[in-house]
Amino acid sequence: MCFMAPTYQLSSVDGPCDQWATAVTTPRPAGQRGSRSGVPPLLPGNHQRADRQRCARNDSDQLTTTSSASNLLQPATGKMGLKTTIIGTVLATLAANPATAAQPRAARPIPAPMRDLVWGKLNFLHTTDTHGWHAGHLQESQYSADWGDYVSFAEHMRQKADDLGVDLLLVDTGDRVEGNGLYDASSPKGKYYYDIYKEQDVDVICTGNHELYIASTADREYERTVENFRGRYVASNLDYVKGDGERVEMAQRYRRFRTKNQGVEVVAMGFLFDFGGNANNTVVKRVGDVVREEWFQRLVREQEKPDLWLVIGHVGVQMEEFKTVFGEIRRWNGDAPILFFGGHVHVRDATSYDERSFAMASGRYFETIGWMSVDGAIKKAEEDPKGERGLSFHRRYIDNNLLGLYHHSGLNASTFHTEHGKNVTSMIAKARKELELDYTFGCAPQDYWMTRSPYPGPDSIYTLLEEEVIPDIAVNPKRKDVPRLVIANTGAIRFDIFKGAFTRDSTYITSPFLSVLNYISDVPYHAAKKVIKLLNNAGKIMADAHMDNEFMAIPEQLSTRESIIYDTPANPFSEDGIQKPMGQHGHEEPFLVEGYTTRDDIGDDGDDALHSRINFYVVPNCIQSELSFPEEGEPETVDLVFFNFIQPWVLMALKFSGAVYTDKDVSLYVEGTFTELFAGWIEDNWPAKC
Ligand SMILES: O=c1ccn([C@@H]2O[C@H](COP(=O)(O)O)[C@@H](O)[C@H]2O)c(=O)[nH]1
Repeated sequence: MCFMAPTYQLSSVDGPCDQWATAVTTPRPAGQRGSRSGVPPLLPGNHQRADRQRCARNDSDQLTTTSSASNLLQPATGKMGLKTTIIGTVLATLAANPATAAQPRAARPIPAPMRDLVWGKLNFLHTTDTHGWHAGHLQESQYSADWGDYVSFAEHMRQKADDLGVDLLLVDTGDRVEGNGLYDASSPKGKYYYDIYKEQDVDVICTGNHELYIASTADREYERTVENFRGRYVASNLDYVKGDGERVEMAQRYRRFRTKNQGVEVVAMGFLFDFGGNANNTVVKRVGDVVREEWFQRLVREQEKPDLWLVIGHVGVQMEEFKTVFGEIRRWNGDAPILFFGGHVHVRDATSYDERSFAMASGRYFETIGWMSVDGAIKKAEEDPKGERGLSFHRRYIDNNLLGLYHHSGLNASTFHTEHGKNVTSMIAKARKELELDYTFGCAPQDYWMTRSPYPGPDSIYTLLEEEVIPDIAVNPKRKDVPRLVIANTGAIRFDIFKGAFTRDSTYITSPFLSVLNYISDVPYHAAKKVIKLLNNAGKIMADAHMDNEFMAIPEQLSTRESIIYDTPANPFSEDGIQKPMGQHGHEEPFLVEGYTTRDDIGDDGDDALHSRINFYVVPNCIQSELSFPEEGEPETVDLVFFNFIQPWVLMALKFSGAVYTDKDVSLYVEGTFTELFAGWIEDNWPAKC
């Protein structure tokens, strides 16, 4: 085994970090307080700061690690062997210097036993569904590196590829926006994001559905990101409608290029799944139709074949859209390697459609940087050492934290951070400061989870909403005594709430959308009460009416349909005799941070860092609060209140219940977006004392 047992002291992990949190309280000017019925100050104002419990601060010395394995982390001096297949389990550890980049208030990474990257002739780094988290996860140590750190990492990995004479390509598969204050808190949205994002040298990039929900977002995608990555942005099934009505390709349909070091000829395409919720300034073509279009057929049948097909897409790797594209390319391209990079489903996943294809998806929220490598007979007519056309593929899900990035680049805190990377980190810090993303609305008294604890239950964010938040915010003063059913889709909530400071950033992290509460008045109760059941349990009936209920829930449930509950969320090191690399008996077992323990079609060795397991409890598509109901008996009629995002489903469910309504019957129930109302609720109910 290629590791040595470290001894380490993890004083930051369990103890509350309140003890070193600095609370700087600045009085807020009059008029900036939110109220239950009013709209709180989501735009920057004065702020309070406090660190979250359990977060480790960079400038403290709470986590010290001494390691006899530190020799493994010396800067890389030699070249990496191309044929390395051993997955070395080593322990990434803190170098002598504390982390020098990442965001100033980001949690410090905690050492974890690591699996190495396997390099091949062609290597890829992949991001997807970053949703504005380019500052990294300030409260979660294992995902706390930022976009600037990724810039440094990519620069080193490209250098390594050059040294080895192999190639490295960067890909991004969309949903870069919506979901974090860095994107959502500015006016206009993305004021800082576009310039930060473009600092990464991405080779192939495409669009996600979140770039298209709102017309102005799609405009900015076309004007900024497509422009910033012109020649590298591919939009195989997407058109853009300009202000004057002219319909054009969002970007080129495909990209044909040769790799820098080996001259591998690549044809790259970029797809979006069959999405129907886009604003009317874009046109998403169904993938099944596009593969029959003349340009696609000409490309896949062309005499002059590329060496390799690279299909990126905002598409889950198990979704039909990718299988359709694969089938059509393979039909005309006998044994060409076909690689897929997907997203949308927010999970780590990998599969292969045949022995010369490979597909991976790299999670969500910039928690993961995906790594894929291909080795063997990539070029046309090339043969492997056995005289065959063999290919091998590897995938790795890199936890996005500095220790991992140091480890995989073979560098350390002193040698890792490039000037360019540090500048990007500074750009992010400046933007966060200008947006006052650390302004504290209140202090969460406990953690509230989306899927880590059961719904209903005391730790469920959905129970919090159903029982406490919605009853307070879903109030129309003129109709407050009218019985009402309030329905929220669970997909409207995007992230957990952690105990401690709930900041301006947290408001967008939890709920980035511009969702408002709409209603239909005086709906017969016998029909209204059936709606929640149809939304949650009648997937088939609704799907037959072309309303896919799954799209109201969180995207993770597109692939994880059953709860995954471990007897005891376990530390794999204490489980079996095989995985005890630290336990040269007599040594301490390592502390494992909770995190991804991925099992995909390839196996269960994809994650780079070993974690202890986390439960996943499936949640319903929608939750419902019953408010102002009579003490006894049932009301004749109710106001049916719902998030505007689910209006089409609600109208369809009402129709199935025998009550036909149209968009014309729907009005706004309460002023303000849900995000604003929720932030106001927090100000009123969770005093900012942390
Ligand atoms: O206004 C909105 C937009 C989206 N949602 C929810 O998000 C998912 C889609 O998320 P992805 O990140 O694209 O996978 C959608 O299915 C809804 O559940 C929303 O609630 N409101």
